Amino acid sequence: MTARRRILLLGSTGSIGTQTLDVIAANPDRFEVVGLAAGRNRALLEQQAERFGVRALAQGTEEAEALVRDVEADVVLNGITGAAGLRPTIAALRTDAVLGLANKESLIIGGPVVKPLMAPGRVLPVDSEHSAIAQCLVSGSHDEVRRLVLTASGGPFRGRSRDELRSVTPAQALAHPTWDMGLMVTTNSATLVNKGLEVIEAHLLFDVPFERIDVVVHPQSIVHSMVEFTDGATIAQASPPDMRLPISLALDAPHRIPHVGAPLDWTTAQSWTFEPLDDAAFPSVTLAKVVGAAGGTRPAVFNAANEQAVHAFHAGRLAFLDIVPLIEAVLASVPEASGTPDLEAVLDADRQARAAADAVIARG
Ligand SMILES: NC(=O)C1=CN([C@@H]2O[C@H](COP(=O)(O)OP(=O)(O)OC[C@H]3O[C@@H](n4cnc5c(N)ncnc54)[C@H](OP(=O)(O)O)[C@@H]3O)[C@@H](O)[C@H]2O)C=CC1
Ligand SMILES: CC(=O)[C@@H](O)[C@H](O)COP(=O)(O)O
Ligand SMILES: [Mn+2]
Repeated sequence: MTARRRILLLGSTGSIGTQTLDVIAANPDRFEVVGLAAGRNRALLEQQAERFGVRALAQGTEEAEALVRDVEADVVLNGITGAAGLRPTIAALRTDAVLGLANKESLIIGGPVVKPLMAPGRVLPVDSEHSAIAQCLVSGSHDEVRRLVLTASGGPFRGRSRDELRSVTPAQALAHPTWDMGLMVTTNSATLVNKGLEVIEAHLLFDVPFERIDVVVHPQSIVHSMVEFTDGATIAQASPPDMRLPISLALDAPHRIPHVGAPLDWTTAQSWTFEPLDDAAFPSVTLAKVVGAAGGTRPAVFNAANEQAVHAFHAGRLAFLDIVPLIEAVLASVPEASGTPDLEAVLDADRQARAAADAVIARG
């Protein structure tokens, strides 16, 4: 019998965290939990610790970072939301563990610092699109890739014009058509900022230039992304929308865990549709490509401004349509640091961007 994989789970109380524990609970012969970290939800964290027999617990960024340093694991799965995941991601990359990366923000904002720490095969994407691309890439070599095509559900406001987006509410923004996720990523799906972040994530994970990364709207969220190869073949990964599949691949690569997700049902008629992104109504993907190509601390500024904007939107202090203009205003007001940024420069840009965003929001 092979040893069980030791899993250290960050963000255990969230959407990714609880689904990761579902996969682990269903496969006790494959996995053991050696550490858990969360944010504010101490009660659920303790309940999870009791259920999985875990003694090593952490709350907040600093404790999560120390947990990663101190507890030996085979896989660190980072399911923290937002920029708070950056230090734990860096700590994980400095260990011998594989990093299962749901916390896309840490790679996106920390690019210049995180990328050099990423040994080949040591970062396994959990984000559904990037997991799909990684699965499709098994088919050919890097030189044979012509383009990556990320699918987007289009969010709850797909098909609406800018005018029709003027009065949308936080409750409407949280009604995602296909996925049940945490507040930040769900809101980012509604603005399409999530897809913009994912384009940068794809560029950093797969070393494909931005002009060869496309986004197509696919409302059913069954095709999770595609790779077009130089011979004209397009390989797509398809499965019902269920994060337990990409989570399981990050936990147990290169193995596929039987029955982790339901297969597609071919006994009833179904349609998979694809349509171009409406750039006029949802300009965030184009903006993210410019930000990603600029590099440096620009992605950190973009992300921090967005996080502040999303919180303000949910607090009733910012309109939905003002989220992306706010990000643009903050990008214009926070200067770029000179040279290749180190961790301090990234964190400083994050702080400056939050302050600038808060000032714009306060002015109303
Ligand atoms: N949910 C999904 O299906 C998908 C999520 N992702 C990505 O995965 C990540 C997590 O998303 P999701 O699970 O939806 O988010 P949730 O909001 O549901 O969960 C976030 C988790 O992070 C914890 N957390 C927040 N701040 C800290 C901190 N400073 N230190 C330690 N833990 C912290 C929260 O703890 P607490 O609740 O205790 O405060 C919670 O456990 C995001 O980057 C998201 O973009 C990507 C694809 C799909
Ligand atoms: C499940 C997942 O990976 C999310 O990041 C998802 O991509 C959100 O859906 P859309 O951003 O496509 O609406
Ligand atoms: Mn995604």
